[in-house]
Amino acid sequence: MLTNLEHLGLAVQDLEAATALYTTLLGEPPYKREHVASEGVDTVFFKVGGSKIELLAGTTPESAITKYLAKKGEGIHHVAFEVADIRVTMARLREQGFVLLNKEPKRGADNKLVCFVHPKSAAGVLVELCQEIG
Ligand SMILES: CC[C@@H](C(=O)O)C(=O)SCCNC(=O)CCNC(=O)[C@H](O)C(C)(C)COP(=O)(O)OP(=O)(O)OC[C@H]1O[C@@H](n2cnc3c(N)ncnc32)[C@H](O)[C@@H]1OP(=O)(O)O
Ligand SMILES: [Co+2]
Repeated sequence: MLTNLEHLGLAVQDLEAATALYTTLLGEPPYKREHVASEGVDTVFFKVGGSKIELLAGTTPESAITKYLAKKGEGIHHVAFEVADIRVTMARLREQGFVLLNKEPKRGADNKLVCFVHPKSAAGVLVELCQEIG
């Protein structure tokens, strides 16, 4: 089951400028910054109630964020849902016809195991599943 809107991922060109902007907008500074080498991204996280905003800037030409920014520009890149058991959820979604972009869960940011669902099988939205690493 998907239990919570874990975060919205926003693709940004200039991470420092976007961090300053969102600090002003949300009225609170970020609680975390993290480089995720496997995704070629730098991230900045803000808490918003029970959910989060994840700012993402690409750090390599191959990064999904770098490619997205080049094609579509800044904006909402993905919607992430918390799940209790990512492997069970992946098996259920696969069986129901969703196209998963990862065979196995992989390490994401902020102490999570993650898996992505292709936007073409989710009404044009890139969906991320997240399970807290215990
Ligand atoms: C920091 C870790 C982690 C976390 O813990 O939170 C993250 O959030 S990492 C975030 C970055 N990583 C990823 O996004 C990994 C998953 N993404 C991918 O594997 C790829 O980006 C993709 C979704 C498979 C697309 O790659 P590709 O097929 O090479 O790109 P195209 O540009 O050719 O796109 C094909 C098609 O899909 C549409 N598209 C692409 N990205 C998105 C998107 N974010 N939202 C909605 N639609 C998207 C794109 O427009 C193309 O459509 P058509 O032009 O109609 O064919
Ligand atoms: Co994310």
